[in-house]
Amino acid sequence: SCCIQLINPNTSLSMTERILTAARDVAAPGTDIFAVCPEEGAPSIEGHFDEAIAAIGVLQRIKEGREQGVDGHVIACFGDPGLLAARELASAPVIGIAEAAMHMATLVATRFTVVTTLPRTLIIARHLLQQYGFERHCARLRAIDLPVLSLEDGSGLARRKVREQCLNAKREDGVGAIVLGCAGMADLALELSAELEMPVIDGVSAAVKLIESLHGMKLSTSKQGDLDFPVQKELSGYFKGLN
Ligand SMILES: NC(=O)NC1=NC(=O)NC1=O
Repeated sequence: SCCIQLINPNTSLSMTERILTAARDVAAPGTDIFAVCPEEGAPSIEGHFDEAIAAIGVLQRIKEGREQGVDGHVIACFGDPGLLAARELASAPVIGIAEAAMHMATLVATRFTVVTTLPRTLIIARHLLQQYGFERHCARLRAIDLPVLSLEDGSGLARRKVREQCLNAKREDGVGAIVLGCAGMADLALELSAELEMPVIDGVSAAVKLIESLHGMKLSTSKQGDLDFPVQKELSGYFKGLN
């Protein structure tokens, strides 16, 4: 069996619940998944400032998960905030939903488009493409120009905008796959894949399956080199809990 800690780096409980549901829908029978989010922080993550804030909450949850002995951690925000810091702290594998979705897209298509939320977050996806080495594979970055929490407001507007951008991508971008660039879009992947008749990939599902694969291969985060546990030092004040 495999126990996965799903971390929603923002503090919106409704998003945490929806992300957990999407994860459980694809989990293998022997996989247990539970979801957490930071006690304090940003209700949504929409830029460099939000990401810096969110990373601290991610690290606190990673430490707790390690102490609980989880078999893997998912950082369920498209910016993969705190990913490498989390890998230093963790023993088990840590997978971000952006890297997971991008990897899966390269396995089923030669080019993909990313559809994310606010235009100002496009640079964050671009930085990740560079960091992960996927720039050549990504033909286009698109945004629905709505805030992250518009995916939570029940109006259906965000869903319609995601569908619109996916249709544009299919028609214009010459891509074989689409990556959904927000954890809050996780529940849209299956219906859009069916309607568009092409892979529309959600990072939450992709990350869960990658953790299961790593677990099955008995692979954990390497402690050889730069992802070794952090250098021991006295952390003060607010960060005491991270010692
Ligand atoms: N590009 C994004 O929308 N990233 C995200 N912000 C959040 O709060 N959750 C995400 O997945």
